[in-house]
Amino acid sequence: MAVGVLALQGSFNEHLAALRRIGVKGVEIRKAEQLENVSSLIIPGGESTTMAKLAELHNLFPALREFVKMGKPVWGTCAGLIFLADKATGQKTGGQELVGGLDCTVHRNFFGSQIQSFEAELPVPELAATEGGPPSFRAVFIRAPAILEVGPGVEVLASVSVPSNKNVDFNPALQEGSAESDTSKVIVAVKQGNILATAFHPELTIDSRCYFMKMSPSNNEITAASSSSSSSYYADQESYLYNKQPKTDLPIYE
Ligand SMILES: NC(=O)CC[C@H](N)C(=O)O
Repeated sequence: MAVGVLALQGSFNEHLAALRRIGVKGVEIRKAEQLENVSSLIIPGGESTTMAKLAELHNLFPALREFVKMGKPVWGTCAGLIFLADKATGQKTGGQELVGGLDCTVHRNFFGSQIQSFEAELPVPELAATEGGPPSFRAVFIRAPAILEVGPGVEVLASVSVPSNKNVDFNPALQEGSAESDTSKVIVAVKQGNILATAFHPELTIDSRCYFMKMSPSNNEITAASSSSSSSYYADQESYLYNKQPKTDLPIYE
């Protein structure tokens, strides 16, 4: 089955193009019933408040939550990470609806405004171990969120170093580290069962390894709970957004 890409706002076209590059069929998702035709889902980056308003307008939240609970692989990038988080801070007045399912707290605009967007060479050991290629990943952060806290079932895949005196007002974790060094680590990629979430935008670089990341529903509390129910989709097996190895003759970087 095809990979669904939530196509309400943001970088859904870029994800569809990235899927085409690796020979995977992507399908735009704008209505709840379209989720029935896909086996996995990407929630793209963009502007999470706007995206949430559109999702509300199209009554998509119940179907998105059900999709996550069924244990089907879901990958949130940037605003998509915010959507999947159980808790978000730095929201606009009145907050915004979240899909949830990922046991973490995110800060919506952790790294600052649009002009503080940046790129970083990010070590992601699991990518190199499972997919080969370089040990680091060229990560594009655009008015990016960061993960402030994770629950016990969440696996941290990547962190980025930031100056200790940056953002101390809203990230207590950074204050703790500042006495020992000038930089602290902030979490920017995690995995919890069937959920993968990255604060950066892998659809904007040619390195396609994130699209093949293995997810393990058996580690997920939600999936463990649902594995005894009839709605369980991937009960005890490994799952992938798309289970196909990248072609080795393709260059990893442009
Ligand atoms: N590139 C992005 O997806 C940015 C997300 C943005 N910080 C938000 O609140 O939605």
